[in-house]
Amino acid sequence: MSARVIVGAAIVRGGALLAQQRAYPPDVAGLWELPGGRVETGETEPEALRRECVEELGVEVLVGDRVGVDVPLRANLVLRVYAAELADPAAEPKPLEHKGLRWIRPDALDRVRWLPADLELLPHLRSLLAA
Ligand SMILES: Nc1nc2c([nH]c(=O)n2[C@H]2C[C@H](O)[C@@H](COP(=O)(O)OP(=O)(O)OP(=O)(O)O)O2)c(=O)[nH]1
Repeated sequence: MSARVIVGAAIVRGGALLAQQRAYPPDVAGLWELPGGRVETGETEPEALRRECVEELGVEVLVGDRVGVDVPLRANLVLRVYAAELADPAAEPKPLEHKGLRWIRPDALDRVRWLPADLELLPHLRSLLAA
């Protein structure tokens, strides 16, 4: 059976990456992740990312290429990240389901308290910001 996918959006604007801070559950509250979530039945991965970004951030995104490799989360579940940008660069994402948001510049990527799976993607996220 192929693994189920959590999609994450690496949204870049002006050389910075958008991250959001989890509010729950308690063991990961306060840690940072990329916008995204589960791919629902019948959705493509880009469709799932566009839906999640509207739900979580209140903005439309344009989904681009894959970033890095699949990161195993637990049995039959992987994190798969895609590059993205705001459809309207002037739009202001809002933390509708999270504690907070921040735009992270490359020199601060290492100082963020990321979820463990996201730490494995940092070299790829750094390359994306440098592109
Ligand atoms: N969206 C997102 N999820 C991530 C990242 N890194 C990471 O380990 N995850 C994990 C956290 C969760 O276990 C899972 C996301 O699934 P989800 O969005 O359906 O779950 P959730 O706990 O946020 O919400 P829910 O099940 O209550 O709807 O993937 C990331 O960068 N972005």
